[in-house]
Amino acid sequence: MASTERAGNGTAAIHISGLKKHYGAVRAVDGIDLSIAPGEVVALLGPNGAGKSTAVDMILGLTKPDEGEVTIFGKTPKEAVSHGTIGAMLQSGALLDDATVGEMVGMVASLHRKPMPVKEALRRAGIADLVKRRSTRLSGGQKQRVRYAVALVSDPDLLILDEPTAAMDVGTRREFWHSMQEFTAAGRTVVFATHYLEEAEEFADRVIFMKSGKIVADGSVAEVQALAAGRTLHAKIPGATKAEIEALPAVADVDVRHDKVVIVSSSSDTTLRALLARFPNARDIEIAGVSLDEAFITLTSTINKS
Ligand SMILES: Nc1ncnc2c1ncn2[C@@H]1O[C@H](COP(=O)(O)OP(=O)(O)OP(=O)(O)O)[C@@H](O)[C@H]1O
Repeated sequence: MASTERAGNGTAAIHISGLKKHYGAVRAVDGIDLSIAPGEVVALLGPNGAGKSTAVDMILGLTKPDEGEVTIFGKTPKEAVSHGTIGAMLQSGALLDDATVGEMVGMVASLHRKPMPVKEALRRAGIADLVKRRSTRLSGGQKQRVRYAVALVSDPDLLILDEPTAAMDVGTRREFWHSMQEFTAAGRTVVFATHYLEEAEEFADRVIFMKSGKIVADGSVAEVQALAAGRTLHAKIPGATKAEIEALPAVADVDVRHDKVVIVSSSSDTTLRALLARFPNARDIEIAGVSLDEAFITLTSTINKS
């Protein structure tokens, strides 16, 4: 059944307004506004320390915001967790040493009113054959899949995954995403933090880039690529100084190494025209179409400057 039917039409799966969490001088999350519709598959991207895990912890009600509010299908995070509306797979999720995989997933299922059958959760997580294995004897990737089964077993409308494939090998990673597609095909909502941009490119409807506690880009993969496209100009300009390049219009950031210049521009056409007028000796000019990888670098370096 689609999540819109399961959790009510018209209500955002996640609604966040004015969210802040500071640790002393560190602005881990520094004013986030966001709405995620039921059925969206959203990748949360950003460099180390961008604030992704802190945001995820507040969405799950594990960390109390300094300011702002999070609602999950109109409920508080704590209500959503206790109703089984939200399932989470965290990097730090502890497993019980003495319990078998089947016992652990069964225990979590027993806490919920309408769980998915344990067998079904194990099958979806690709660990049906590990049902009797104790957690001390699981590999890192297998532990991740147990955490995934635990997240699934409440049959949630919304799954939150913090770097879900971090310990998985290539084959396991593929199986994991296959299972995730089975989950999202039913119209459920998924938010996953990742450092693998190709996963975002392949599986997300929408990508959200965080940097220094703020959202710096939010849109479809194509929109984010378009946003960054043409913003990076590479050229060889003998004798040009950084200050001269910075004075050109629409320039957000400049890197000069010998005669090689890399310019981050908010309007590459404008910058290029001015650059050619000012430096007729510029050569090897390139404005490449960007991959999500390059968009990531461009977007985060743009913010470095501001
Ligand atoms: N409990 C805490 N106490 C103090 N500082 C914290 C705490 N939790 C997070 N931080 C700081 O807040 C910032 C954001 O951290 P966070 O873990 O949310 O980033 P992240 O985007 O998830 O990073 P990564 O990709 O490395 O997992 C970092 O500078 C981090 O050191």
